[in-house]
Amino acid sequence: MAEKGTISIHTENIFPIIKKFLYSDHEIFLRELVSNAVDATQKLKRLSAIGEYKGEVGEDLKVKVSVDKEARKIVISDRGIGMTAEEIKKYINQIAFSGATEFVEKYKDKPDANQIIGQFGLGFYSAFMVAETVEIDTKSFKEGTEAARWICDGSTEFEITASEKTERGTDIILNVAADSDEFLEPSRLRTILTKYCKFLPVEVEFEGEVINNPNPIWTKQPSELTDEDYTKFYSELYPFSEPPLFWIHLNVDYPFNLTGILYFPKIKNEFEFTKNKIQLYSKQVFITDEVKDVVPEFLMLLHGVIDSPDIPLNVSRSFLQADSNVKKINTYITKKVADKLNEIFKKDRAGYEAKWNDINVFVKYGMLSDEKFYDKAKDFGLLQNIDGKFFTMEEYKTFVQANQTAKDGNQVWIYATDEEKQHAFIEAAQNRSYDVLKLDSVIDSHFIGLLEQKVEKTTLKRVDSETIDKLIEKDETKDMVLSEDEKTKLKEIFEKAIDNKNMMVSIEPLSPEDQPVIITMPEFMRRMKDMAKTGGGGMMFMGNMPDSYNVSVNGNHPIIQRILKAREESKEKIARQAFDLALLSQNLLSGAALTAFVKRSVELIEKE
Ligand SMILES: Nc1ncnc2c1ncn2[C@@H]1O[C@H](COP(=O)(O)OP(=O)(O)OP(=O)(O)O)[C@@H](O)[C@H]1O
Repeated sequence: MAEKGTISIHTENIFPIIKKFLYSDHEIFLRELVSNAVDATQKLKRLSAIGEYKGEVGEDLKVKVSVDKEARKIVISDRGIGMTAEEIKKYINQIAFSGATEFVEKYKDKPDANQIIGQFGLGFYSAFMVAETVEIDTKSFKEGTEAARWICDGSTEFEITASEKTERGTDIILNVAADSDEFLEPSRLRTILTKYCKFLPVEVEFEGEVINNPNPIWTKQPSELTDEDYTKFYSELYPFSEPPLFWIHLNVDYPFNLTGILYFPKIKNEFEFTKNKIQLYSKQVFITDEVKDVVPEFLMLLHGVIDSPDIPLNVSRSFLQADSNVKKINTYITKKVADKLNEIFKKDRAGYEAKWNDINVFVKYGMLSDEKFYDKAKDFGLLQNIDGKFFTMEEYKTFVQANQTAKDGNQVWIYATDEEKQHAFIEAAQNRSYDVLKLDSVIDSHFIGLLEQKVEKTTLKRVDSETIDKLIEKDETKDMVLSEDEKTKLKEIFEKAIDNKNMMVSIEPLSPEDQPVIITMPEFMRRMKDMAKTGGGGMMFMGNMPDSYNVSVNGNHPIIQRILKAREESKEKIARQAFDLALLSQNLLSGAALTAFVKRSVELIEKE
């Protein structure tokens, strides 16, 4: 007895609309159909466990996917609860199709429809994205019910007939449409299956092979797992990657449901940073690896999986950000990550320090971008000096208190960004027993600003931003052997020799052991220029300003007396030579100036 009918929906033409909307994401049909099959299988297992289903469950509960290229068919079969004809009418004709209608009604006028689509599980209806006609051949687990066959071409017309099917379960048969040939390729189907179904909770078989791991470790209790289980799972997620540094097993059921494992990666190169991403699952079905709004931005540097049925997947981005569950998840994950780092730091400081190189970007990024994370991380965020010693911020304050407090009572923390280039300055600082921090990564330029903001009465200065006496101004007066007249004269000589308006000459009472000329770029100026380079802080105009330097001439250096006493025509020459040497020591001498310097040097040697 065949029955024909009309599906009760208002929009006659939802099919073309959905097909158009879902264009880029056609492949999700397989995820939807396989997860329906898995759901039906799990329901059967549950009914059997609680005694509502008394029949044989059978050994083989696998979901099977097969493709017949010649016949242009894809079949998804399960041994789950199946459906009666009445249930097909209820669940497929009414529910599945009305869901699709609602979707179209809601989103057809929205400009960001394409974005929404990717996150929207269209369920059974998505089969029509790739199939001309879809058949359901199904037999319910309920005793005494008849098998039924439903066929539909995606329009609102359908047909139900009796079926010959004798075994419990459902076959979904897709007659693949002419424009969807790609899905008849087994390799394409396999790729889709491994992407979305890799951790589905029921075995899924394709070409005689089970393609999934139905019991991924995030569904287990941490107490059941060894370190090896975690590292093995990591390489299952990201084959050929370096083993992770450590991990956090997430497990909450109130006020939202979430499980997962977050790994701190050991990154070999930038490429891996962006290639391996956190994967988002909902009940073991892969949803996306675009987790942007679900985890705080700084945590996107981590790897792993998050599984939560409570993350709304069928809503737009802006809604997701405002969603209270998502906010709670964000807060929870941030807290867990901070607690874990703190725990490792407390338990095994040496081990933590050894990993600092790999995790410092992550921790600093977190401190910069998340106030709550900062509050926790201030106790385990580390500073490293150029001797390789580590300090917490609090420890460092104590460490430099005696020697690096300026006369205004503020501490000066001195840092180097390039040990090679700033070598002469570092040496000068160390001669004063000043400590020099190593802050040389890209994120450090931002981190320095944060430290100044957060650590009270402290400024940070790059080791080459002032002459050593001015770096930390103390209450000491330095004597100068020169008279006022001599100073004026000397300044003139140097200004003429240098002949550059962006070099600010001053005569300073440095120690006779210091260099005769020292070139520095003031901290403020350099930071502004750095900021302009990275395009931040509205400082673009600074980028166009010429570099301007302070030239400190050491009035107490023996060579100064030589300049003052030299014949008129030699004065400028010696001054220029001393200035060039200072440029040279900072790698600032090049081109014509370098050629002139070499020539002059040769002449000077010849004279000796
Ligand atoms: N293989 C199957 N075996 C038994 N029932 C099924 C099967 N596939 C679908 N159904 C029934 O049809 C209903 C509609 O399926 P559909 O995929 O459209 O929506 P859903 O699974 O409820 O939700 P979602 O939109 O998250 O996929 C299901 O709830 C289920 O009752």
